[in-house]
Amino acid sequence: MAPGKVSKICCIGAGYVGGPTCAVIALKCPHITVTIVDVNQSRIDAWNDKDFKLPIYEPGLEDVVRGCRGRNLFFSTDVDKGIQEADLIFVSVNTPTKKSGVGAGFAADLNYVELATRRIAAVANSSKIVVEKSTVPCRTAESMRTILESNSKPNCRFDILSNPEFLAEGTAIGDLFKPDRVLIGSLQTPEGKAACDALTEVYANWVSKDRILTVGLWSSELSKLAANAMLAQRISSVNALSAICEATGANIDEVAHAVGFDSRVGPKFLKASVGFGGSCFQKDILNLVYLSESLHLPEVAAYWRQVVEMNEYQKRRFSKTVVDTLFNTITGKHIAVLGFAFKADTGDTRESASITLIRDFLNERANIKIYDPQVPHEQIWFDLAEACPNLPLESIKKSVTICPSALDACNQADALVIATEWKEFKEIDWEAVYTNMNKPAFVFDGRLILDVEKLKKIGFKVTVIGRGNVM
Ligand SMILES: NC(=O)c1ccc[n+]([C@@H]2O[C@H](COP(=O)([O-])OP(=O)(O)OC[C@H]3O[C@@H](n4cnc5c(N)ncnc54)[C@H](O)[C@@H]3O)[C@@H](O)[C@H]2O)c1
Ligand SMILES: O=c1ccn([C@@H]2O[C@H](COP(=O)(O)OP(=O)(O)O[C@H]3O[C@H](CO)[C@@H](O)[C@H](O)[C@H]3O)[C@@H](O)[C@H]2O)c(=O)[nH]1
Repeated sequence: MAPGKVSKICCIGAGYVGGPTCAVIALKCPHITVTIVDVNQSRIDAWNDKDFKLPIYEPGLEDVVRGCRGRNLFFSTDVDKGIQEADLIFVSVNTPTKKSGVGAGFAADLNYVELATRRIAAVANSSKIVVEKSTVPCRTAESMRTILESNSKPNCRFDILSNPEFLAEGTAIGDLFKPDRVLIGSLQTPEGKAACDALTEVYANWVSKDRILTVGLWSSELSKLAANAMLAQRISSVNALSAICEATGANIDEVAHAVGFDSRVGPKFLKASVGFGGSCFQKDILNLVYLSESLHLPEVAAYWRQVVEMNEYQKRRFSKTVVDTLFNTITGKHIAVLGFAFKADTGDTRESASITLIRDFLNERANIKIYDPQVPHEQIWFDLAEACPNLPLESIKKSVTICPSALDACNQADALVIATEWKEFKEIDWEAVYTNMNKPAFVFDGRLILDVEKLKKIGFKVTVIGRGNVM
């Protein structure tokens, strides 16, 4: 294959990254055939659903898929065929934190990356550019190259690139249409650079070249972990300050605004919250901690570990505030939890702070009513069963009700907790909520989205993260 002439792309992994990323490539590059493959039959069926009930909720995604599915975008479980036909392959499989064995609780589980790589080596019968899209520890590309070179057929040559993804869920399509940057790492050999040029030309169909950064392989891999660690660090910093605000009467929104006005700091990603969630931040920081420890850099490991510990503290602190405020007991009381997703505009619940809060409330033997506009009910039961191994699902179901609306969830509740910043929670009919709640009616804003003065006038007792004594 001549550099710059990618005509067939295969993406292994049809998840939150592989699906949207490669759908956008197909939309923006009608001359390239893109096939997204996965071993998960039901996921592929959903991507192919005739009514476009896609397996993930992401604003704008349906329009993208409608624009090119069946034209130059295909979804399939035939992984081998996808590999064989492609000249460029994205590996976009999951890399969760290891649950057992060496590095358990910290290191990334690279089993899926390795299996996908071995499959490429086993079935490829022509040369390929293999692109690491998954977030992986530094130097994973080297392991992939060793596997590929040790198992490939004589006429096959593999060039490995690192091309980490920076999209955020909920804004994925906008992020992909107009990325801050596209990062491509390659070996600095003529072949490595040619492969890098070929991938650059794919993105250059819609991304200006000054936003396509080309670096060495190891820098690219590390930059992904570094970017997430630094973003999460900002949230933990602001959350640590929120505790000081509560103790002093300062207001975290005002402090963050003042600090963020400094152009060296900038205003984004300084929103205090009940704690960051999502499949990436915690996993990638723990991965960085593990890497630091493996490199005998304990001080560096401890520094990054504290970002995650602060996040755990923030979640614990919030649960405790709820219990303390409800006269030190929530046993038998009804708590409405609004929001189960880890952030607004997604149905993803991975590491959602809401799960931790509900677990804590269940351990206090409260009754919980949950409302989320996107998360499927089966997902909620699955997450709660996993979070509460001490409680049989039947007993969880006795204490938890999943409600069809925010108003339903708040009916007869003693307290209401905002756990996800869904826009509709700002627009609730608060008078109606107040009328139907038990009194005193407590509101806990874990996302700093509510109009506190308005709620106080109605009669609510309001507690907001990072604001001392607002009741
Ligand atoms: N979710 C995000 O917002 C995000 C953003 C940037 C980077 N990432 C990274 O991207 C990677 C993928 O994340 P995700 O959220 O899309 O994961 P996901 O779990 O949603 O999707 C991964 C998919 O890969 C499939 N898969 C696993 N092994 C396979 C194999 N051998 N052959 C075929 N299919 C296989 C799984 O069935 C699954 O559908 C991770 O490394 C993650 O850290 C995620
Ligand atoms: O000021 C803020 C910003 C975010 N959050 C929370 O932080 C978490 C993560 O949010 P966000 O980063 O917007 O979503 P993700 O989809 O997890 O995206 C992150 O993780 C992805 C996976 O690696 C990266 O690609 C993205 O660049 C990176 O933003 C969520 O719980 C948010 O509610 C806050 O509490 N305060």
